[in-house]
Amino acid sequence: MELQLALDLVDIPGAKEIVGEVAEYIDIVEIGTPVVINEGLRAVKELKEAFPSLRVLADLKIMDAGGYEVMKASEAGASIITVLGVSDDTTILGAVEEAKKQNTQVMVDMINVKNIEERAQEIDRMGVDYICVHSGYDHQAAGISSFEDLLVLKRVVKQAKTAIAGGIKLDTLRQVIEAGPDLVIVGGGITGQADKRATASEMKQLVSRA
Ligand SMILES: O=C([C@H](O)CO)[C@H](O)[C@H](O)COP(=O)(O)O
Repeated sequence: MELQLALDLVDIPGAKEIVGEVAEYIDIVEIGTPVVINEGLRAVKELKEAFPSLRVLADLKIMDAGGYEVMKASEAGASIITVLGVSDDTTILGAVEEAKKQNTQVMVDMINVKNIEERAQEIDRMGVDYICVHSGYDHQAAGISSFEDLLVLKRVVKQAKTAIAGGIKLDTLRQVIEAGPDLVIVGGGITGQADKRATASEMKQLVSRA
């Protein structure tokens, strides 16, 4: 099991500062959607240059033009690019095709997918690398968690790796780990802590044992 740090509410210098503190405890650094909106794919490029041994995920949440957007993020240095599970099959298939050419990977974000079981099976057959259940900020504010959706993914997904994101903190991490995702994505659960390094270290120990 691996740990991904999601950076959402920072600029590029702020992102570098946080990754500098926790780099040894994370496997993947995510350039979150708000960062891409504010800073563009330059944020992906600069983080990859600053931390070449880390995989960088570009959280583009692609909804259309999958091939083109995967190409641009891959050229910027992303190893993994997100596409939305609610998008058209052609968008996901285009993203997968381009990622193969670029030697990068596609993560499908199931945020707001209503029929998780059926859609996860369809997407799993499209050759994506990761399928991620996600309780986004708006769902978190409404008290909605994606834990039950993870159990569904674990039951029906046969090819792709499984991931979970959204509001995971140290006190909920053990329950998440027990469900057995391949990847755990944590943003505020690390970036919002006074001691980010200690929190990331403790989280890394827990996911590494699983
Ligand atoms: O993808 C995310 C969200 O939609 C904002 O872009 C976050 O990176 C994801 O939810 C993880 O962050 P936390 O919820 O703070 O753990």
